[in-house]
Amino acid sequence: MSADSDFRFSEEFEELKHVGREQPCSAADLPVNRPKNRFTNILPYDHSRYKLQPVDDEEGSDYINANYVPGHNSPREFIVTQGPLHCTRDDFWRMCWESGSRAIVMLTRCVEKGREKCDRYWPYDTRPVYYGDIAVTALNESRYPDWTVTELMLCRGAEQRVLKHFHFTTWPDFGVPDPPTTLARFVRAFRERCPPDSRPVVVHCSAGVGRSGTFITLDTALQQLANHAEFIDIFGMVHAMRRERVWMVQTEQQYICIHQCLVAVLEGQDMAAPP
Ligand SMILES: CCc1ccc(NS(=O)(=O)O)cc1
Repeated sequence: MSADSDFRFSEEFEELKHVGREQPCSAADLPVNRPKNRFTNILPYDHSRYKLQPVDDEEGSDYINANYVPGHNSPREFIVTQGPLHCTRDDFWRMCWESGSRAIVMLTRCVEKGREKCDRYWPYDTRPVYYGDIAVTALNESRYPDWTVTELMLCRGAEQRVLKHFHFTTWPDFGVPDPPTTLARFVRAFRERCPPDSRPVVVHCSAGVGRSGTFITLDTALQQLANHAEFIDIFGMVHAMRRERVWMVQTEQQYICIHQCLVAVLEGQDMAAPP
């Protein structure tokens, strides 16, 4: 695939260019919802969008820029969304609560190269913070060189839930982790703490397409590998994801990175001590 300056990778990635693009995004385009979109060109398809429980007859109250996306374990394993805006972070927490999500995977920093990529939507310390009617409290935090895991307690009325926050902190926007095996190690660390079950996982970066799609594809592929699949169809996975959300795995380098991670895992490089 990588021969002749990645010719086959380029050819295969190009075939994905138009997948899903004919599908409508009418809810996202409503005037009341336009301010809820971080990017005007990254809008959720109507057919797979996550719908919040409507609030009274408030127009647009069911809207958030998020889509269900398939994984290895179910057709709606992930809810993929943009990095919350300040004006949508209450909606974000409502989505996490109403969907019964048990984890959030965050693949961007809040600020990168001086630009805001995501609101700081969770508490800075252990004091509870209200987002709408949901109180979020950080119970404990584990920091590693390339990611941080935080246990969060969510309270809504008399009900309490614990949700894990996995924050990958060294993935440059539009780029790939360096070395790629860092991503494979993060996926392994995530799955060790979050084995598959019926509840969805919320995944976001800044736009919720490039880094999020790359993470999900690798997670899916590594589970197939662990189940001794004879053939791993990365093209097919990205094709299926792009039917649900636009530009999932945004760049050719991210597409190649997925393959590099798989080769590294097959060669046992992801288990070696980090450099
Ligand atoms: C131009 C909109 C846009 C911004 C950022 C990204 N990268 S990301 O999806 O990995 O956050 C993808 C698209």
